[in-house]
Amino acid sequence: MFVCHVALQGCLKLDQTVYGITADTGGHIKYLLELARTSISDPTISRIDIVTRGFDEATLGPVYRAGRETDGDLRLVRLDDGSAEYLPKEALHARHAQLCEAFGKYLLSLDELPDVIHAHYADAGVLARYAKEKFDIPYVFTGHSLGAVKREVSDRTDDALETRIAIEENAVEAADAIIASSRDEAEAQYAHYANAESGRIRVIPPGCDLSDFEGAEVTPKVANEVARFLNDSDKPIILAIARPVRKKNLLGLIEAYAASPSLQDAANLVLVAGCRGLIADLEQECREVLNELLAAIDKHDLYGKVAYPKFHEPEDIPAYYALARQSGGVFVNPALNEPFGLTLLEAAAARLPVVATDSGGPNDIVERCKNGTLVCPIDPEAIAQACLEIVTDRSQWVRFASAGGDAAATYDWRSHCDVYHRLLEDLVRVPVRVPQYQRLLICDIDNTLLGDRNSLREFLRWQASQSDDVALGIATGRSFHSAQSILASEGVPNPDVIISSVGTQIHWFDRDRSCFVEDAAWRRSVERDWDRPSIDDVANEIGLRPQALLEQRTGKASFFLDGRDKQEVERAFRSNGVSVEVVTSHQLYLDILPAGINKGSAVSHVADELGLLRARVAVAGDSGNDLGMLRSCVHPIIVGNWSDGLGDDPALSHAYIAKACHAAGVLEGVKHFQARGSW
Ligand SMILES: O=c1ccn([C@@H]2O[C@H](COP(=O)(O)OP(=O)(O)O[C@H]3O[C@H](CO)[C@@H](O)[C@H](O)[C@H]3O)[C@@H](O)[C@H]2O)c(=O)[nH]1
Ligand SMILES: O=P(O)(O)OC[C@H]1O[C@](O)(CO)[C@@H](O)[C@@H]1O
Repeated sequence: MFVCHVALQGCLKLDQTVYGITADTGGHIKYLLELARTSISDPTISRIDIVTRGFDEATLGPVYRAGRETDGDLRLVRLDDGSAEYLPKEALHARHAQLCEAFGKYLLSLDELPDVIHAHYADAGVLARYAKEKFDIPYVFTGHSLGAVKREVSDRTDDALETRIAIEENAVEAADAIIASSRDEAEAQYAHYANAESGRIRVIPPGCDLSDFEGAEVTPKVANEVARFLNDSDKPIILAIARPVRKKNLLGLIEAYAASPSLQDAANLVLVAGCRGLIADLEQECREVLNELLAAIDKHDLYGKVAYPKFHEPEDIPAYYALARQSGGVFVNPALNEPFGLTLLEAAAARLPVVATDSGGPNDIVERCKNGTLVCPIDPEAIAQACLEIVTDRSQWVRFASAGGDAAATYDWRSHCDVYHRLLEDLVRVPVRVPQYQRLLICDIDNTLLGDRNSLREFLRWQASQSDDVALGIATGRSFHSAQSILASEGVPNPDVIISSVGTQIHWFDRDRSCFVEDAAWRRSVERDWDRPSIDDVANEIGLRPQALLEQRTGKASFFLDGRDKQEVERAFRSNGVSVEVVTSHQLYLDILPAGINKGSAVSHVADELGLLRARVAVAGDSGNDLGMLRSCVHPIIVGNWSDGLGDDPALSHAYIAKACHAAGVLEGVKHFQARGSW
C-alpha cells in the first residue's frame, strides 16, 4: 500500500526537527515522523511520501525550499505554491488554491497514485479532499488540535479561528475516517463539529518514541543552562515544556507559582518554551506570550527562582526531564486544553511525575499511566497545591515516578500501526457483500469477550468460520469509541453492530463505507423521554456522586453506587415520579437510563432490524449491566467468571452457566445451544 501524508504547516524536515522554532513546529510533526518511520517498516506498506509546503525564509534557513528530500525509505516533497514566504497556519488558507494545484501536479507526476492519503491538521484536509474529488483517493484525517475547542477554552474568537473551524468542518465531512488520539478527542472535542459523524471517528492512541527519555541522563550543558538563572539550583524543579502560545497557559503556571510562597520555598520553576534569538523577531503570538511571561516574572520578582532558557537542541529535551527527575521535581502541563499531550508521555518515560490539565487527552494518559494528578488549568491554587504535594511527599513522588514506566508499552507505534494499517486496508479494499445472517450472537466486552487472549483467539477462529451465518454484536457499558478502540487493539475484527453505553447507543458497521453508522431510530427513542434535570434533582436529593463528565451522555446519567442498595435508588426515583431504568455493575457503578432502555431492549431492536426471531439470538455476559439482556434472551450465556450474583439469579434459571471463563465461556455456551439444536 502507498500512503501519502500531507502536513502543511510548521518547519518539517525528515531529520533533526527543531521543535518550537515556530509556533507551528510542534507535536503534529513529531507524531507524523514517528508514525511514518514505524509504518514504513511494515511489509504491507510499500511506499510513504510526506507532502508539505516549501518556503525560503532567511531566518529559518534554505533547508525548507520547495523540492524533495529522502531519508531511508521516507520521501518528503515540498510543494511550490508560488510564494517563498514562511506562512503561519492562520495564513495558509489564502494559498489553498495554489497548494491544491501544486498537489495535483505532484500526484500526476507519480508512476502510481497513492492508495490512501492521510491529512494532518485542517489545511491538509483541503488538499486531501481535492485529491479525493479529482482522483478518487480515499483519505483519513487527524486533527491534532481543533479550532472549536480552542475557541471554547479561550472564550474568544476571531476571523482566522472561524475560517479554520470552517476548513475543519469541510475536511471532516468528506474524510473516510477521522483518527483521534483519545476518547476525549473523539467524544468531547469532535462533538463541536456537525460533520464529524461519530461512526467515522476511530480512537487509535498514538505511540511516542520514548527511547531517548527512558533512562535519560542530565547533561552538563542543560544543568548549566538552568543553574545560571537560579539562586539555589538544588531545589526540586517544576518543569514545563511547551511552545510559547497562549493555549499552553504558561502564564497561568507562573501566576500559580507566584501566588504560593510555600511552593517558591520548596521548588524552582523551569520553562522550556521554544527557541528564540531576539524576542522581537518571533511570530506575533510567541512574541506576545514571551513578553507576558517576562513581565510576570518581573512583576512578582521571581528572579533567581525561575529559569527560561533561550535555546535548546532537540537532544537536550530528555536531559531537561532528567534534571527535573533528579531534583525530585514534577512536570506540569497547564494547557487550557491539551488535545493529546506527547510531553506527558515523555515525562512518564523519564520517570517524572506529572500535574496535567484536566481538559483533553491528559485524562486518558493519566488514567492509563497513573503517573500524576489532573488539575483545572484556570485554578492557580489547585496547580500550586498539586505541585507542592508531589514535591513534598516522597512516597507519592516515588509511586507516580515508577508508575510512568509503563507509558512506553502502553503508547507504542507498533500497536498503533497494527490498528491503523487494518483501517487503511479496510478503506482501500473492495467491499464484500453483507451475508444473509441466520443467527445473532451478542457479547459483552470486559471480562466476557476480552480478559483472556488465548481464549479470544480460539473464539475468533470459530467466529471466522461462522461469519456467513452468525452476525456478531457487542453490548457494553463502555462508550462506542472506547469499545471500538479496545476491540481494535485486541485484534477483534469490526463487529456487525455495537450496542454501547449500556444500551443507549447502537452503531452498525457499514461494509460499503468501512465505517460505523449510528442507528438514528434508536437514538430518537432514547432521546424521547430523557429528562436529565429531573434525574439530577433526585440524584442530588439522595446524594449520588457523579462519574466523570465524559461518562455522562444523552440517555445515560452515571454515578457511583457508594454502597447503596439498587432498590433504594429505584424507590427514590419512583416516589419522585421520575420513570427511569436503574442499572448497577460491579457493586461500583450506577447508571440511570430512560425507562425501557437497556442492553436487553437494544438487543431486541437489533434482532428486529436483522429480521431474526428471538430464538435465533444468543447473548453472553458476566455482570450486573448484562442482566437486562440475559434475562430477556432465550439463549443467555453466563461466563464462568461471573459477578454481581448472576450465576445465582432465579430469573436466569434458563441461562447456560459456562465452566470456562471469558471468550472460552462464550464459545462453550454457543456450542451448548448449537448441540441442543435450539439456536
Ligand atoms: O520548546 C519546545 C516545546 C516542545 N517541544 C517538543 O514538542 C513536542 C510537543 O508535543 P505536544 O506536547 O503533544 O504538543 P503540541 O506541539 O501542541 O502538539 C499537538 O499535536 C500533538 C500530536 O497530535 C498532540 O499531542 C498535542 O496535544 C497537540 O497540541 C514534544 O515532543 C516536546 O518535547 C520541544 O522540543 N521544545
Ligand atoms: O494551538 P492551535 O492553534 O490549535 O495550533 C496547534 C498547532 O500546534 C500543532 O498542533 C503542533 O505542531 C500544529 O498542528 C498546529 O500548528
